Amino acid sequence: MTLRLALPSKGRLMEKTFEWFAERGVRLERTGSERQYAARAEGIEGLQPVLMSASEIPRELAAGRVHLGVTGSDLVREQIPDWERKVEALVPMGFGHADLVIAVPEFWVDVDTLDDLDAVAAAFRARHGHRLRIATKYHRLVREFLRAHGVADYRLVDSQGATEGTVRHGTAEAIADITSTGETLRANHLKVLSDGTVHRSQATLFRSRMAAWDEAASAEYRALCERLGIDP
Ligand SMILES: Nc1ncnc2c1ncn2[C@@H]1O[C@H](COP(=O)(O)OP(=O)(O)OP(=O)(O)O)[C@@H](O)[C@H]1O
Ligand SMILES: O=P(O)(O)OC[C@H]1O[C@H](OP(=O)(O)OP(=O)(O)O)[C@H](O)[C@@H]1O
Repeated sequence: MTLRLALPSKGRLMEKTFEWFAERGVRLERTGSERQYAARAEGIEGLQPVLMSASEIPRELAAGRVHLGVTGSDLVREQIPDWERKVEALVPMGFGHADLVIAVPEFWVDVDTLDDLDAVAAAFRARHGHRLRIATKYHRLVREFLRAHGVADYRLVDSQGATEGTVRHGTAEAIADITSTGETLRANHLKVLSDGTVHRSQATLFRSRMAAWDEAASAEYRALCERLGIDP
């Protein structure tokens, strides 16, 4: 087994990933108990699936400890500085869709765009003596996005979950988080800025540029690409 393929270890992301490979003739199968996170692949010689948390897969790809990995494109961009030097996005897989967005309270009726947010942020600082707080776990992506759009007068506060609740709880004025159905935003009376989409994420098959691409791994990779219909 030389070609290591990291796969999400649970939930819909795992199920959809297994389906995606099965539709292309690569049958992935869990082995052992559900909690052993072991798997094997049928149909491709030398392919070793490795089950792990989707949020740990970018790190493994960047370190070259796996050759290939399936995870959200948001997580790779957030976690790997200058990600395209370390990994290559081979194919968007068509599931796991989620948008990373900037959202503000619905009752901010005059705030619909990033320019409006910038104006509010400046006024907020003048009035309160501290900067407007945006809660998120996507620090890198949000900082880059706001810098590119000229919004500067804010402070990020870290939120690793239940981010939409921070506004209600008074620990932030705005948030940046992923949304899929929009239900969580609505339930918390938040609205997305019209130009506030930072990234449209989906599950993607990535190739590590850092892994050991010896002859055996390269040959197995080419065989896998042929099976999956990907240009290697
Ligand atoms: N509605 C959603 N809620 C959360 N994540 C979603 C949603 N839709 C798509 N995703 C994507 O799923 C990925 C995160 O998956 P998941 O939460 O299973 O990973 P994880 O944080 O590693 O899980 P855990 O650490 O609990 O094992 C991200 O790329 C995210 O964009
Ligand atoms: O637009 P929606 O369909 O409502 O989905 C978006 C929500 O789903 C995710 O949370 P998750 O349940 O993964 O928990 P988290 O708060 O720990 O991130 C995300 O952080 C949003 O809160």
